[in-house]
Amino acid sequence: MEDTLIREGDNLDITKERRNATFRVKKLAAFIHGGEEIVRRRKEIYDAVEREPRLKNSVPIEFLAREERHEEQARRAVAMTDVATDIIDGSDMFGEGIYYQSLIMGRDLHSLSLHYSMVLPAIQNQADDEQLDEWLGPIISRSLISTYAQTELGHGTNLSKLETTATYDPKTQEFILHSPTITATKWWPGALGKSSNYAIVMAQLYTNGKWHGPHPFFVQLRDAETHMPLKGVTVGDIGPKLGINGSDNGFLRFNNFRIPRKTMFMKNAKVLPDGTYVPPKHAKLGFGAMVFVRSIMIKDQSMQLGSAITIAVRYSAIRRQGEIVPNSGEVQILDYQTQQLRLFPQISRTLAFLFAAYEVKDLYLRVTTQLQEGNTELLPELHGLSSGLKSVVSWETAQGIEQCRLACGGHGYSQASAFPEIYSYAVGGCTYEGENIVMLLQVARQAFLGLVKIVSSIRAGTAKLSLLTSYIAEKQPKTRSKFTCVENVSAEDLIADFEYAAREQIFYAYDLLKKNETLYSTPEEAWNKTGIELCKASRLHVKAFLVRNYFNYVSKCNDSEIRPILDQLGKLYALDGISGGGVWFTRRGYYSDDQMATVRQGIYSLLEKIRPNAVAIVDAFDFSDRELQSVLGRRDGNVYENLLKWAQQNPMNRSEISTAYIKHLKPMMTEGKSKL
Ligand SMILES: CCCCCCCCCC/C=C\C/C=C/C(=O)SCCNC(=O)CCNC(=O)[C@H](O)C(C)(C)COP(=O)(O)OP(=O)(O)OC[C@H]1O[C@@H](n2cnc3c(N)ncnc32)[C@H](O)[C@@H]1OP(=O)(O)O
Ligand SMILES: Cc1cc2nc3c(=O)[nH]c(=O)nc-3n(C[C@H](O)[C@H](O)[C@H](O)COP(=O)(O)OP(=O)(O)OC[C@H]3O[C@@H](n4cnc5c(N)ncnc54)[C@H](O)[C@@H]3O)c2cc1C
Repeated sequence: MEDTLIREGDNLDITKERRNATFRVKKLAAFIHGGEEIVRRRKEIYDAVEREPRLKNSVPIEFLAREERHEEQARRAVAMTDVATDIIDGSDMFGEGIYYQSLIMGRDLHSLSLHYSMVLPAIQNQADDEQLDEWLGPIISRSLISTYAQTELGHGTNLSKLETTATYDPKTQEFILHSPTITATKWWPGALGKSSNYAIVMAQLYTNGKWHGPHPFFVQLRDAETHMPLKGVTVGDIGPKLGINGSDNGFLRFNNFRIPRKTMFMKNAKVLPDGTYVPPKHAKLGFGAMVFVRSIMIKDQSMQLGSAITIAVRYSAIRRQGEIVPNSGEVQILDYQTQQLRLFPQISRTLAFLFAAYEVKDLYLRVTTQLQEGNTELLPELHGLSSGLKSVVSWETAQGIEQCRLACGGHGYSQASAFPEIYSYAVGGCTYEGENIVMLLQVARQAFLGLVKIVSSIRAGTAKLSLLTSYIAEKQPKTRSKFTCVENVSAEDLIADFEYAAREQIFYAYDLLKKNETLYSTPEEAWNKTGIELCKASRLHVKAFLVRNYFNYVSKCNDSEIRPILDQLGKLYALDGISGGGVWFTRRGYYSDDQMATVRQGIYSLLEKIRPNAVAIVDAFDFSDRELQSVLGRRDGNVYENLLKWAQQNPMNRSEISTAYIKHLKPMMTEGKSKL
């Protein structure tokens, strides 16, 4: 990162914002990204990408039609991976990998997305030694392209009802893959339609007449030379989507397609040559690739919200509209209190999500090490943390991006703002890797909390709780929240407030479930009738984690220049949550009406404090113009002249007269004239 982001020729308003900041951007950037060394590496990676001619993004992706976009993204993906080893440390998918990819691919998936984000980790963690030897080389050398084919037309969430079958034939030592119905057709896998010639296929395993549930297989789909689908395989693209249109998400059907025995991943579960089934140590080890993406996507989501808020804050600093004091000149829209309330909480959220991403990364790495030693103890905790964060973070990210777009008025609606690309890419995260509501129910069912299970043991005083869940066992305070005013409130008090709300809801949902179990004939019906309250409990639990984790992370900062900024943003995050959470915090009079009014006053005072530093804070996210791809969010703030330039490079403006005019409008007008 450079010493200063101010340059000659920049918009004067944005320059003034940068000059008036009370801290050095470099310092905050270092804290946010985990140290000066990481910021320096980001710059090194950025420079290397900029220097590499094959990584030049000359075509503005938003003007391309679907097939052109798919082709351009394939070109970029190949170039990106051609030179990757010269630029990044490939072992760091959580950090350098995400950053490097975002510089080149923008907000899109591509022909190699699933190859790297799901197949590679699945092979590393689920293949036995022999399979690892055979598959890892071609994956890394890219002599094959692969994807993860699990979801079907009829079933995505409920994996136990997938219809694709893999039936073992001991005579030939092969599995027969088959799609018995239309709804068994694999549907959605990224890069399946046209790019991949291999896929991890999830299929119901049958051996010696017995069913053993869904298992992963590594299956060749297309000929290595001609790229034609193999006999027994039908495959194609599912068509345009809300976003990620560089990716050829596909469909796939099998017609009694035979594959060798050793195509089944055999590190965990095994099928011996005679068809004997050897179960895995933990039934869900085969779901590891999903857990990996749920873990890495938290950082990706926070970076999407971070880009949106960077664009919106910078634009709000250069956009002048309306007067606050009559006849004193139009103000920067960032001066409106309402604009600040729309935007500044998104800055806090970005940080809270990013700091949570660091935590889930640590847990993921610990679990991976444990699993290599055959220990599955922490797996449920990781499943819970990654599922819960995935749901809350992707939902609030999507809402936050939309707020940023709306806050930019008409220009926010243009593709020039980048909001449509950011939103349509990020919101996919609410659905893929487990629909958000379903994942919240997982948190409630088991997860790292095991919320429902542990309530009874907590009440009996026998619960064995992890660090993440121990607060649930604490007694609810009989008194009110300690909140008196924003100046005096401590991190501990704010954490206590969120834990109060979560605990209250967890016990409430538990009691309702127990009551429903007496009213309905099966536990499953009772569970369904408690679903809404269970999801609320999970959400509050995750929010309590986010607040606690934010303040824990920030407590490592002793720098008097940036600590006040981090504290203000943390308080805003918490108070905005309390104010928006209403009923969860006022139950049993925990927060009084007066306290709630003081919370709101506290928010207003924080908005005022953050206002002079807002541009510098988003500068510290360290996004380059290359990453933002937004005319509104340009570092230099020269928005208007560049909006005009952007519109002029629109292919529709290449000729003065459009084919639409020639083919349709002109004949209509000519006919109209003849009727006069
Ligand atoms: C380098 C660049 C990075 C860029 C950033 C990221 C970009 C991402 C790129 C890729 C983008 C998109 C790709 C998308 C891919 C996909 O979407 S793949 C398909 C994903 N599909 C799903 O997620 C399906 C969701 N469904 C499920 O996970 C399960 O079916 C569900 C958990 C809902 C239920 O499973 P059941 O088998 O029915 O289990 P259940 O009976 O409910 O529970 C049994 C038991 O097992 C526990 N459990 C469940 N899952 C796991 C797990 N994964 N790990 C550990 N434990 C698990 C569950 O909690 C229960 O425990 P209990 O003790 O019995 O209560
Ligand atoms: C952009 C994108 C990329 C994807 N990439 C891949 C890929 O690479 N590979 C792959 O295999 N798949 C992929 N998918 C598929 C994705 O994983 C599934 O769409 C997702 O898991 C949700 O499943 P579904 O579509 O069956 O939704 P459904 O399960 O049908 O959900 C529909 C509604 O029903 C509700 N619902 C379902 N079950 C329950 C329940 N038990 N309790 C309460 N409510 C419930 C949901 O909450 C939701 O509101 C992708 C999807 C998208 C959008």
